[in-house]
Amino acid sequence: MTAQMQDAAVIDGRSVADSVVETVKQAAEELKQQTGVIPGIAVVIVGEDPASKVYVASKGKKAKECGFHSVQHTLADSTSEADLLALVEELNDDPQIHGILVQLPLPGHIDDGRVIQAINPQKDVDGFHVINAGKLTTGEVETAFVPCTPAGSTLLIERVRGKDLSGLNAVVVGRSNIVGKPMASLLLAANATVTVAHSRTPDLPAACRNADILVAAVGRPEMIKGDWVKPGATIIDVGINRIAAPERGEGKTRLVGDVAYGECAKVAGAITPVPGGVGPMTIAMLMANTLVSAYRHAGRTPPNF
Ligand SMILES: Nc1nc(=O)c2c([nH]1)NC[C@@H]1CN(c3ccc(C(=O)N[C@@H](CCC(=O)O)C(=O)O)cc3)C=[N+]21
Repeated sequence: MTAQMQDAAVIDGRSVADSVVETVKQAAEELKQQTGVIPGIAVVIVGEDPASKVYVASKGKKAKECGFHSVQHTLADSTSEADLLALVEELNDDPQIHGILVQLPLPGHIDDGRVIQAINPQKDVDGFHVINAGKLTTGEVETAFVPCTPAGSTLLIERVRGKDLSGLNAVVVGRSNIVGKPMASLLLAANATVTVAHSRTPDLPAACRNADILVAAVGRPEMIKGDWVKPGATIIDVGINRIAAPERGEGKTRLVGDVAYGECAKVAGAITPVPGGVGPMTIAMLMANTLVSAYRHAGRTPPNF
């Protein structure tokens, strides 16, 4: 008789996110009691992309839950870059606002980079400003903001593997400034041996098979297959792709990750689901970064996450 392989443990991002939000909520209350400072976040959305509107609404809801001051600026698709930059300046100068998030992507006539670099790095809770990106790669994280998705993914990896990843191979598939590159920096800081693979990597399946920790952030539905996975690996699926689901009825859709979940779960040791994995952690870490910003502003030491 052959031993039946056990399916991977499911990493419950919603529950870890809830515990982060609980810490944020309590720390926000404490800060308010001690200093009168209420953490404030501004979310800016340009245009009418329906998926973006859903994310922005859930950020606003979570901020309220944390007891934050939360404002949303919804600008028309036709807004000029100059007008958006003027709004960013206004938010940079607003003492009630500790975190600014400009939802990406922006309409084609606006340069994302210019807008991001206009945000005061001390309010850049997305961690996308070059100052924050530079501090992360040089290990100066005490005064930086780490991008929310990689920061949240790191907390999930810690739950499974602990904080010290010495001796483990980590493979990050995807090299974006928002996820792949900062994720690689965080894994390196945790002593993993890190490979960043991408669309030009010659034998991507072989590269993935080396991974004790596999982070998929490519934005291609179910691209990572079961036979790319090292037995026992920890899989973090950053992808959130909406695909057609005719089996649910005409015109229906469902969310899938960058990982072919069913087949990979048969091989992996632990895996994040989509939805309910990295997505909720991203929002929780946005709250954590905003809290940290408010603590720094008040000259207090923020809690650790
Ligand atoms: N400046 C900027 N910062 C961002 O952080 C940012 C952005 N722009 N643009 C868009 C992406 C996307 N994003 C998500 C966050 C949470 C979920 C999330 O919570 N997803 C749920 C499911 C949501 C659903 O059902 O659609 C889950 O995975 O369980 C998804 C996507 C943040 N983004």
